[in-house]
Amino acid sequence: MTAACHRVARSLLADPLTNKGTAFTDEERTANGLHGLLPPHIGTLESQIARRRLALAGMSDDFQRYVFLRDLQDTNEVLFHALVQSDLEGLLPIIYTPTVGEGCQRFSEVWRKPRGVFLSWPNRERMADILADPRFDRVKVIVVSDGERILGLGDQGAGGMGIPIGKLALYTACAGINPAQVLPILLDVGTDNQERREDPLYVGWRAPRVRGADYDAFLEDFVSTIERRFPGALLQWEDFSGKNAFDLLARYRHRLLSFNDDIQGTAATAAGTLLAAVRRTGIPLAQNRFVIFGFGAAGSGIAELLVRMLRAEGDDEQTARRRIWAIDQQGLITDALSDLPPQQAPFARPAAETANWTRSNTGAFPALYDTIVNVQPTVLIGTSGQKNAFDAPTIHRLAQDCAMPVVFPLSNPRSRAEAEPEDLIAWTGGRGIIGTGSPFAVPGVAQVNNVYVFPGVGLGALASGAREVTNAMFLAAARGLGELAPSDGPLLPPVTALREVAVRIATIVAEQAVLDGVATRPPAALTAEKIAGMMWHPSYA
Ligand SMILES: O=C([O-])CC(=O)C(=O)O
Ligand SMILES: [Mg+2]
Repeated sequence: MTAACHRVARSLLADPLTNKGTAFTDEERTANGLHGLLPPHIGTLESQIARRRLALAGMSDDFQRYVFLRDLQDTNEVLFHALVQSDLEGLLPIIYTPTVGEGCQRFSEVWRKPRGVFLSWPNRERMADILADPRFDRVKVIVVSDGERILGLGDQGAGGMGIPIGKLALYTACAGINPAQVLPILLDVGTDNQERREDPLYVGWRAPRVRGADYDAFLEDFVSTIERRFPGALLQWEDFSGKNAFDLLARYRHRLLSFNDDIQGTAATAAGTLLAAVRRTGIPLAQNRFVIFGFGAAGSGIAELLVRMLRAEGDDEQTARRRIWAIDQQGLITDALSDLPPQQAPFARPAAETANWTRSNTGAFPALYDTIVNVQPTVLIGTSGQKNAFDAPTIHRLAQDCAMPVVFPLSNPRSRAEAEPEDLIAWTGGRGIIGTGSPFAVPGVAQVNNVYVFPGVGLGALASGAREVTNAMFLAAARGLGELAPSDGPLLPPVTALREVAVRIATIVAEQAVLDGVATRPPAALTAEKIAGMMWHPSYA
């Protein structure tokens, strides 16, 4: 064997996209000089899965399993995805919410191998060079974060990379996007998390966050580089802080095929699940009163999509908005508040409305409990990141005035959930219709997480060759999801059905792209069969 042959052998094993480990066949070992680098037994994908499952079963906690699975992903991607596929329900909570949250918090502690790219402020002149790597020639889906609002865990700096990696693992697991075509990106513009910055192990750039005009210029450079390097690729903005999330979406949604998962993906998931919930309660959508607690990216995204749905049911704009009570840090959002951000202002209630309210708190603006007492909502959604904000008195009061209250504590991970589902069931006397953002193994409770929407939206946008992702495409996704709801039990199909969910959503989204005039492929190419046929499956064939 020549030195070059030895190098090829090494690189085949070192590249997680080509490595098959013990499953390299005898012929492949001979042709590529792999004999001896591997033990002599020739394994199969099935035997490899069995070995890894045994190792997972022997571990005592999910964080260990997370680290193990991340290492497997960086070693052999076919095996990683075959293993995930073999137990989506068991492994999703490890590679994704909630364990991925700890994966971001402890990212530096467990950092081992590079995956994706870090575009940092000190390297800003090198952005195009970094992305020019021919390894990225096939990239079709990018998930990017700047790590500032990781789930409900706040600023994690470079550790936020765990989220793009996790979301893209789900693009493959649920939407069948080839792992060779995905690229996680972390924009490292510093971190305002002092604990991270002072951690001697921290792998990110140790500086306060770059903000203002410098941040905007950096993002503009990033977007222009992406436009040139990956024309037609889909970009998902993920876990940016509220204001940046809205600004970036507005600035770039018509320039790049892109969407914001926390605003639009979460909205479509929550709104779709609400459609299923109101079928159960028998109260038509436009006769509900919605309280949304926590009015950042997710909360206001849900509210906007709800308004679209209510308008489709005949409400005028004003009437639709008045069915929603938005609560943020200061309390109920009313027009007595000055300088409301643009996503909140349209939901400000007239301050006069609360003048005669029964109040137990003395703050300037009614808090959640008083809003429940006076509004008597039928739907309560939590997107606040505030653990236990839905406490017993609040939920008892909600259930006192409503036969079947719909309660969605959506904040992630579990350590940030507004309530535990068991408690909600008890406090509503079993009458509540419950959905959570993180998975809980509680019978009857749906996981209302954007994983039900973003893989399908992405697949549909790519399949149709869409030029942009329109609001109508998300509305269609929400309706499609609502129609997939089982007639009893949890409000959403089980996690084990996520691949079928993604195909269905993708088909609906692609149809809507055609209707909106943004598709570049003909409708005949966009049937469910054709879209399912595009999906990658983990196998060594
Ligand atoms: O990642 C998740 O589980 C849902 C999500 O986008 C978030 O909470 O930011
Ligand atoms: Mg997110």
